[in-house]
Amino acid sequence: MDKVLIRELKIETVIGVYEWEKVIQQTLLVDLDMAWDNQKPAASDDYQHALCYETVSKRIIALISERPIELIETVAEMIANCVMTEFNVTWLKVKVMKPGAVPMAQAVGVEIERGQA
Ligand SMILES: Nc1nc2c(c(=O)[nH]1)N=C([C@H](O)[C@@H](O)CO)CN2
Repeated sequence: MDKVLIRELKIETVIGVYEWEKVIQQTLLVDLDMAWDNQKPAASDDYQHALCYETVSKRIIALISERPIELIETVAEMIANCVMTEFNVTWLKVKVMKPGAVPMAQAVGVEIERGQA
């Protein structure tokens, strides 16, 4: 299966369940694997046929920064819904990491897969 990938997309946003987290910005790192037929854009060398990782990245940052969110599970689900409906992606894997949330761990996070390949 062909994919378009985004790695360690950095999002600064209000995220967390505790009161002290609702008044600060924290960093999330997002990895995204999106099923996409890359043969068509490659054969034509035509951007119109490509899934633009830059457009997707900017949309995700705008979406997740627009309001406070408590759970990183919610972030993952919002990204999946947005990318599948707005960019016609039929399968994706989303990983959301929250570095620094648990001092003893480098990062903690969640991963979801949605759709059919
Ligand atoms: N499964 C989850 N567990 C926890 C989350 C979360 O979003 N998903 N969030 C927190 C707190 O916000 C934490 O990050 C503060 O350090 C705790 N557990």
